[in-house]
Amino acid sequence: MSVAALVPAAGSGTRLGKGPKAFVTVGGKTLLARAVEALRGHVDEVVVATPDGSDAPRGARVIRGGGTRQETVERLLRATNADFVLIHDAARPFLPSRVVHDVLAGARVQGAATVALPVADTLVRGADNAWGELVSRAGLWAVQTPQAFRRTLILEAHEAARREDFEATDDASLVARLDRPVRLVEGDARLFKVTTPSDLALAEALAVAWDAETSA
Ligand SMILES: Nc1ccn([C@@H]2O[C@H](COP(=O)(O)OP(=O)(O)OP(=O)(O)O)[C@@H](O)[C@H]2O)c(=O)n1
Ligand SMILES: C[C@](O)(CO)[C@H](O)COP(=O)(O)O
Repeated sequence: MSVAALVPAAGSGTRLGKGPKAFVTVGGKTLLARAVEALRGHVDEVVVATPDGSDAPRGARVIRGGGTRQETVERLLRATNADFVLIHDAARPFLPSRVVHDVLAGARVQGAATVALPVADTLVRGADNAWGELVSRAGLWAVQTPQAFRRTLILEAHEAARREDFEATDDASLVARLDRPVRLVEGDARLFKVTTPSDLALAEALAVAWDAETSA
């Protein structure tokens, strides 16, 4: 069974404010290069989508991304014929090998799987910096990437969403809305998404330990 890693890296990084986020560096490497490095040894091919379809990291094919993450992912899905795909945000640079293995295993069994972490914080729905209502965290998970799928299934889900003008912030929810099962696989706190300047500071700190551990 062939596997392709698909890396959406075409975002503009508005919330970070440093230009195209995939090319921001942490510990001397771009977020994109780190994500591709973590994937390369586990899959048959790596396809990356960047804003203008250039700047392919070593060992990856590159295409032009779309105006939304969902459009970018659908373009990536059409750029491979692999049996299974693993979709991973370039904005999540610290990807443990155990996670890649487990999410692919989940997809092989169930057809669709995503990493997620049980919510550990108290949750509140608020507005204008005012406490609104407490939201029970029981049974709630924070969804991360990678997400893995049988390619035909996730392509069917994206095509249905496009036909129905439905937009999601991830890919597994597009499968779930078709009433198809999605396996939740234990994620990792180090898989946080670099979104705001404080995330970048955290990533710079983690990169020191991460690079020491992975190069040992
Ligand atoms: N049109 C888009 C938008 C996002 N992404 C990718 O999807 C991932 C998650 O998106 P996000 O963290 O929101 O990145 P940005 O869209 O760049 O951030 P922002 O929303 O702050 O602009 C990132 O790896 C980003 O590069 C993409 O490939 N194509
Ligand atoms: C796909 C994702 O990383 C799962 O948590 C998240 O939904 C991406 O959201 P973003 O707003 O596009 O960063």
